[in-house]
Amino acid sequence: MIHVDNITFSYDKETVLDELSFTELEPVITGLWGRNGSGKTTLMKLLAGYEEPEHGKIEIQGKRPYNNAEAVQNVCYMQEEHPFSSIWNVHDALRFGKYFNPNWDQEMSERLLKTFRLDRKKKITKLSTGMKSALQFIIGICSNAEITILDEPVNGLDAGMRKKMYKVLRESHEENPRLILLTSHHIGEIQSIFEKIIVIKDGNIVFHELMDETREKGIWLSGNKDKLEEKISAEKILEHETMGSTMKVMLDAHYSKEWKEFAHSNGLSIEKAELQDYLLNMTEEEEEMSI
Ligand SMILES: Nc1ncnc2c1ncn2[C@@H]1O[C@H](COP(=O)(O)OP(=O)(O)OP(=O)(O)O)[C@@H](O)[C@H]1O
Repeated sequence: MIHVDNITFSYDKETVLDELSFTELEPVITGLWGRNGSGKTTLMKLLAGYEEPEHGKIEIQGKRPYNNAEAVQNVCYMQEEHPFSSIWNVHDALRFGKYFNPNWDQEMSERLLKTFRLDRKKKITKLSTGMKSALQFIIGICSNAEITILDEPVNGLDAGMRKKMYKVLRESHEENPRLILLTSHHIGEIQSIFEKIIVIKDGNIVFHELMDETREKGIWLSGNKDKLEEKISAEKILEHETMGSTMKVMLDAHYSKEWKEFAHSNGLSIEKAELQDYLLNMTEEEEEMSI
C-alpha cells in the first residue's frame, strides 16, 4: 500500500524529514504521533502528493503520488484546516467529497450530518472549529478511500463528539477495512482505536509497530536510590525523580513478568507508565533524559 524509502524534505534550508522510511501493507488504523513540529503534516502532504521529496521515493499502491492524479485517486487527505472555498456551505463540501471519491458513501454522509448535528445550509466560514473538524471527518470517512489520511480529526471537538467519532471510525473500518492514517494529540483516549502506531521525532521514525506492543512499554520502578541505580545501570532511563533516599525511574522496558519478578525480589515497586508519558519521554531531547 505505502512504501516510503529514505525520503528527505526541507522547507527553504530547514530539513524537516531526514532519510525517513517505512512501509505499511495492511489496511489498519494507524496513529501518527509526534511532538509539535516533528514533521507529521509534512509527511502526510508528501503521501498525498502535495509535495515532492528532495531525495528518496514514495509509492502509493506502486505509484509515485506527486502530481499524479491516477496514484492519488484512492487517497483522501483531509488537512487540519482544510482549505474549502469561502463561499461554500456544508452541502457544497459534501458534493466536493462525492465528486473526488469514487467509493463515496452517500447514505453514511447523510447519517453523520445528523450524528454531528451539522446544518447542510450553514456556510463553512461560519462553522466553529469543532464543527469544521466534524465536516472534514465526515468527508474523510465517507470517502471510503483505500488510503485515508486525517490530520487532527478531533481538533476542537468536545468529549462527547470525540467519543462518537471514535465509534464511527471503528465501525466504518470494521465494515470496510482500509488504511486510515491519523494524527491526534489526544493519544490517551484515541489509542484504543489504533492497531498500529508510527512515532516520529525530528523528521524521523522512532518506531512503527503494533499498538499492542506499544501499550506494554514503559515502566516506573521506585525504591532505594543506591539499590535502584546499581540494578538498572544498563537500562535506558526515560525519566527520573529523587526524593531523599528514594528514587523513581521510568525505563524503556516492557511491563513484563520478568520485570515484576525483578522488582519483587529487589524490594522495589513497579507500575505501568501512562502511554502519553512514555511517548513524551521517547521523543524528549537526549540531554534532558540522563540522570
Ligand atoms: N510551509 C512551511 N514553510 C516553512 N516551514 C514549514 C512549513 N510547514 C511546516 N514547516 C516547518 O516544518 C516543521 C514540521 O512541521 P509540520 O507541520 O510537518 O509538523 P507537525 O508534526 O505536523 O506539527 P504539529 O503537531 O504542530 O501540527 C516545523 O518546524 C515547521 O515550522
